[in-house]
Amino acid sequence: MNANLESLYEIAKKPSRIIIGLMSGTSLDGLDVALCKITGSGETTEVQLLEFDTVDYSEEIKSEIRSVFAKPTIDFQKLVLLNEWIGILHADMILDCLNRWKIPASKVDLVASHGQTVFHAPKILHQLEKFTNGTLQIGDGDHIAVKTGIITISDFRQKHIAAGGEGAPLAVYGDYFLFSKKGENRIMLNMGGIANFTFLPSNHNPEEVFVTDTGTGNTLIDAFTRLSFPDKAYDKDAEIAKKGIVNLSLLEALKADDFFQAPFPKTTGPELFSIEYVRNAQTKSGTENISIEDLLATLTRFSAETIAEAINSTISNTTYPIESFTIYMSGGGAHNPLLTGWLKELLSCTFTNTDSLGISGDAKEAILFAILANETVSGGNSDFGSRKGIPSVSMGKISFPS
Ligand SMILES: Nc1ncnc2c1ncn2[C@@H]1O[C@H](COP(=O)(O)OP(=O)(O)OP(=O)(O)O)[C@@H](O)[C@H]1O
Ligand SMILES: CC(=O)N[C@H]1[C@@H]2OC[C@@H](O2)[C@@H](O)[C@@H]1O[C@H](C)C(=O)O
Repeated sequence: MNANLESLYEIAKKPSRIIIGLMSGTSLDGLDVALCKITGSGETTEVQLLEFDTVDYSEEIKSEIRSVFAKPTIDFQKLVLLNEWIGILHADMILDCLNRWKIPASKVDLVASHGQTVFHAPKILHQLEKFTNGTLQIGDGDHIAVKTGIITISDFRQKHIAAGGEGAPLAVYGDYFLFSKKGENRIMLNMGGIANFTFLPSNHNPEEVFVTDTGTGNTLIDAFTRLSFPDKAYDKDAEIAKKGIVNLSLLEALKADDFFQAPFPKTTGPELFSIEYVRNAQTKSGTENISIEDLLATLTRFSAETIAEAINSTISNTTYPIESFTIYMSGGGAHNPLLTGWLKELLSCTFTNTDSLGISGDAKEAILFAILANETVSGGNSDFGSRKGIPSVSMGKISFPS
């Protein structure tokens, strides 16, 4: 047997594995690196987060990614070169983290790499009859495997599409394995660049679990903060938005897009929720000249209302009362007091953070990819039924170091 396959076989047989989960999301703030000890698989999965770090992206990295990010027309050579460059960068970031944590690479069984999404094109966005859903994550796993010497599993979203999904949200798998609890109605709400939630009903039935994106989370707030304040990456603690007043005409125009009429589950990205999207809504509502404070207040309210409406409409299609749900928030938006304050007004549920379940909300998505890699090598037996958007498949491609 090939020696690489032999070591993978040994890793698959272990009762627990050390897996580094990597996530770099749509906010382009940095690479989340989660060193996890994972025991069991599927519903018996237990995760211990041994170390976690967000390695900030330098302005150079951000600007290179932005040169191709979410743009329908780009320099093709740049995309090809970035695929290698990001793989190598991520490998270096892993090695730096391991060095700081004083953990030799030989102690790590697997790297689980999400890569950098550069374009997400579900059919609802591209609307081209003959093409299926599409998504592209770059930062090739072979570079990570060769540079770190650790078997790397990457490119998780393609199998999801091949099995009928949109390539996202994948959070549902980790959310079900870790957080579904008999007797408690839970919503796991992640507010990153894009917001999504997983519905985990109290009967713990995998066939009733549900997941969807809701629309923009922080992506528009970040984009307009950067436009007016080039030295600020985001509206920290909503300091700017808090000084503004929500513009109701603009809010109505922002909410008028077909995306919000499309049935659940659905996915989206900054390809739709862009500066141009907001400019169009401003033109339609005659609000081109509002202040940046009012604009950010309105964009924050837009996120809050669309998240709340998606959750309310999902729950109202079930027999569970809304008051019986606890919402566990995660992602950067959970740190935005204006956004979370409005959500609490709009949804009559109990609110807390995933940290209260022992999983840091900032690390949750990186942990998710470690869980998916764990499933690839030693799980894959969970059945989510035949509903749209949660295919019961293993995901990821395996790269060997040699
Ligand atoms: N203190 C804070 N106040 C306001 N917003 C914050 C705060 N901290 C983080 N954020 C927001 O969270 C964002 C980062 O969130 P996160 O890292 O969850 O996004 P992501 O993982 O890149 O996105 P996605 O989940 O869509 O891929 C920042 O860009 C900012 O908008
Ligand atoms: C294509 C893509 O990268 N989508 C991300 C993005 O960020 C949040 C939301 O949009 C979610 O659908 C997804 O990531 C998480 C990790 C997911 O798949 O669950």
